[in-house]
Amino acid sequence: KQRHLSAPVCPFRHSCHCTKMPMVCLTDFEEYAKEHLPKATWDYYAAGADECCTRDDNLLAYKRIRLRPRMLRDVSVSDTRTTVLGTEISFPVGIAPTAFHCLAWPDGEMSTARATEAVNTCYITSTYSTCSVEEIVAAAPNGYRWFQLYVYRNRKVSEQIVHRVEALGYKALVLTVDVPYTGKRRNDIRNQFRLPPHLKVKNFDGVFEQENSGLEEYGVPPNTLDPSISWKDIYWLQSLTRLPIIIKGILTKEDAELAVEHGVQGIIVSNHGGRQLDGGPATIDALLEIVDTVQGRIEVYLDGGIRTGSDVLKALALGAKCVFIGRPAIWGLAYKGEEGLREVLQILNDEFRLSMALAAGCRNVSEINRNLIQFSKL
Ligand SMILES: Cc1cc2nc3c(=O)[nH]c(=O)nc-3n(C[C@H](O)[C@H](O)[C@H](O)COP(=O)(O)O)c2cc1C
Ligand SMILES: CCCCCCC(=O)C(=O)O
Repeated sequence: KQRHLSAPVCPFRHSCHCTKMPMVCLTDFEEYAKEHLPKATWDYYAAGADECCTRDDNLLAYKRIRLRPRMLRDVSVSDTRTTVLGTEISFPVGIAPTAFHCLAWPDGEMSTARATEAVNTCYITSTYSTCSVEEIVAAAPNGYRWFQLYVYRNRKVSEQIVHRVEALGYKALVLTVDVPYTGKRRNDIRNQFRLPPHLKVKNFDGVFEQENSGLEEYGVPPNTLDPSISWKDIYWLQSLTRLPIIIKGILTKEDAELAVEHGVQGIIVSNHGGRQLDGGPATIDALLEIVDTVQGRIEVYLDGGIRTGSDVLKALALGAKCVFIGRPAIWGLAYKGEEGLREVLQILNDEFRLSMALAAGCRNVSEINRNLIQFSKL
């Protein structure tokens, strides 16, 4: 095969045979990442729980939705800007929290931070980052960031990280509620997935050393997360911080109502990219009942399966204020670090702008609404 002139530098120094340049859509980045990442790393990023039904349905569900395009609405000028928690971002797509970016690109989360700062969108930093929150903020001091939090059996560990990120200027806490235990990811078990010795969960360097012994799972000792976490812990978290709290992992109207009643500022409709419960709904299928229950009292966001600009449009039409991408951001990093992620976001922005104009006749994000969806086909 002939190597294309614009082929990127392979971070793993493979002799690449990348004939599919330029990158045209997000799945081009997926193919690149699959070809270039070590198998156990690829398997970890791609994993879904058990038979991966929910992971796959996150994508398939978008293909079942049809749009009702409107015409003759002067789309010569379009504006993709929106706000989240009152802050303006360049388009309604942010970065979902995903672990271990240094497995994809040498300076990992620092590249993610630079790319999102450059594009002016929201980066939700994972607790399980391979750069520390201090390194991430130093890499992109003006970036707009939220911090994703897990609750540990040792509550002091959670308390300390909350205070650290608040002092560093993170603008919200995203409490992930769908991991009382880690889902069963078959290939991770087969591969005995472990972080390589040169990488760590940098935010907790040394923290768990005396806590626990046993074979490390996803970078920390086993059984560190607190499976007894419940709704009353929202009040505990509120007592620790002045930051807005967003609950990530809501999939039903009942839990959406409880979230509102507990005074949080937002919900992310998420099934963890299908990596936790297999058999739960695709997130886009769960969105409507949640939006109808919340009735605008707090912001509702969504992640899972967003791969094209028209997926973004469909999620917004069904009531999401903003969506977040998980795996596609990692594929961008694996391709070319900061530049690769910027390319992923640019492609998604271009596609979203085009969908707004072609399918929706929308000139700005506030014109996107439910009338665009063909409900008879759902
Ligand atoms: C490799 C990987 C690591 C993840 N790590 C975290 C994490 O540390 N915290 C978290 O709340 N969610 C985590 N998630 C879930 C994502 O935040 C998000 O819900 C999911 O990736 C969205 O689906 P998508 O990958 O189809 O965009 C992870 C997902 C993947 C694929
Ligand atoms: C002990 C929980 C580890 C989770 C690792 C990061 C994550 O959320 C994932 O889906 O992977």
